[in-house]
Amino acid sequence: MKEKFAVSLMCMDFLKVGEQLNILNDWVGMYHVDIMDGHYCKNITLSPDLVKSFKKVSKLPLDVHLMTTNPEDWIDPVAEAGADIISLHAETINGQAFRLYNRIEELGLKAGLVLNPATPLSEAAHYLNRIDLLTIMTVDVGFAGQPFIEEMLDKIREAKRIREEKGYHYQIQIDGSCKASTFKKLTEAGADILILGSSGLFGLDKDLKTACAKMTESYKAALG
Ligand SMILES: O=C(CO)[C@@H](O)[C@H](O)[C@H](O)COP(=O)(O)O
Ligand SMILES: [Co+2]
Repeated sequence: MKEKFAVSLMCMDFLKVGEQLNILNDWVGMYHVDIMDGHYCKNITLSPDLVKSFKKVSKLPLDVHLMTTNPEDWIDPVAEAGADIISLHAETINGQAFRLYNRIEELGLKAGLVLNPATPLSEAAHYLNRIDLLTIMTVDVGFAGQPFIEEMLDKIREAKRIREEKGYHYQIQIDGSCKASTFKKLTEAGADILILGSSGLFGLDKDLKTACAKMTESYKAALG
């Protein structure tokens, strides 16, 4: 069950980072680290230095979601800081996709790809075979707490169909508004990993252990 969930660390309480990671280590399978540059999207969140700090307490893989105009500048710094998976936005890598995935492979890390809601899967058709993790955004990038974009369910189904048809190995992860009301449709459409943020986890209770228990119960109840 744990491996079905990742947690978006930009949504945590930054006055209690270590304490919260020690709790989350027991409840989820991966950490999702949003790095924004204030240019590719209109916010600034986590950083390579914070990846280094998370790494000291984390018992789980760290997936770094790079929302930066120049992802090529951040691959080596986040790798050095301790990233296990580097997830690049398709919209930022045209013209250098193969070079960047080669670099991630050279660094011995897993390769991730992220698609904005408005970006079709066909944009990445020529390198879907190379990736370990495909993240489908179900909100526009930049902020937590936005409404779920229903149209993305078809994209998830298509990602699953292509994986089966072509024999690809990526896991399908969902970023944005994963919560009790969307768990079932996302899972039925083909999602393997759900990223929990404010709506699916931290907002459920002010005590994080209780929030984790509530989230797990709501997932079980949703899936029947
Ligand atoms: O990349 C992003 C936003 O650009 C996400 O990882 C958010 O941190 C996540 O969407 C928050 O979760 P919700 O508040 O949507 O549930
Ligand atoms: Co993200």
